[in-house]
Amino acid sequence: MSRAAERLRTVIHHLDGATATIVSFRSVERSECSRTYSFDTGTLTPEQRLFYEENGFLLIKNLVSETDIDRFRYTFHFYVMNELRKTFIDIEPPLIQYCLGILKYVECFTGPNIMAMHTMLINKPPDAGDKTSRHPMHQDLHYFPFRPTDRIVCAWTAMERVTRQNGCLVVLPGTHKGALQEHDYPDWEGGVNKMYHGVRDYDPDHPRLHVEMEKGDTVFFHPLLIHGSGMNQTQGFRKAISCHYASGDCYYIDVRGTTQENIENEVKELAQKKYGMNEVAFKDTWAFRGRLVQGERTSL
Ligand SMILES: O=C(O)CCC(=O)C(=O)O
Ligand SMILES: [Fe+2]
Repeated sequence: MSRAAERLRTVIHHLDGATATIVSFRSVERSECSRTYSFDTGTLTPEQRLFYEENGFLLIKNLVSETDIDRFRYTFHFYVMNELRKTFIDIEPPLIQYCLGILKYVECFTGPNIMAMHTMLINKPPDAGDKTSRHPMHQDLHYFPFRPTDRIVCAWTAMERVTRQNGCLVVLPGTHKGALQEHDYPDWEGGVNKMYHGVRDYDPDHPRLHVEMEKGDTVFFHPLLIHGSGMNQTQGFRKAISCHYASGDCYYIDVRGTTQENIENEVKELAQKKYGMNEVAFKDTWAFRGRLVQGERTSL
């Protein structure tokens, strides 16, 4: 074990024994209390925690089995078919088994009360040449009217090999330590998908990492981490499953008058157009979707 990791282990041990809130490792060295991004639950090694604290993401190789991924793919296919035919509507989202399977890791970021707020199967299409398969660089927190930020985490699992060629995730390590930035539609020539807002200004010289992954590998990342994904230059659909989790102890905030107001308006408009729901509050669109997956739903 490296010296840094050894020191970190001692620090974590000391802190977990002494206080309920863990103190940031860097701050510990400066002996002041501030932010931490993870908990010691015995699942992550000190090195893994240190990596997340410093970089805002953590890759766990081979976390979801091949059999499970194939099952999710199959279930999802049937769910879509049934939805289309309207013969059968399942009350549970078909990907709930995915959300439930990785909680041991999620808990390291959210704490013991866990809500699955948003689950997606992301089916990135082959690019037709207009580069619209790109996902602009963004912070997921832009979409969330709940806090605290550090008790929210995204899990993103590759359902097949994901490379630069088919549009893997691109992250700017360490940007989780910054603030939520203003987001809007990028002015790309070929256009951009609905709701795909991007960060207006980020440092173009910030180091970028292309996160290439094998089937079943899972990356956990902080909602302030600036990330996006490249063009899919292959003929197949690039598939990934993701879930955004938040602590059940998180609370809703009013985003009026903040940079998140533009997404709030867009979501409300969509709810009105698609479901005829008038005056639905932004937070209700989340409260309705969120599902308790562990512990207690105390406030979210
Ligand atoms: O899968 C991707 O290409 C990026 C997904 C993403 O960042 C998101 O849905 O927030
Ligand atoms: Fe994202």
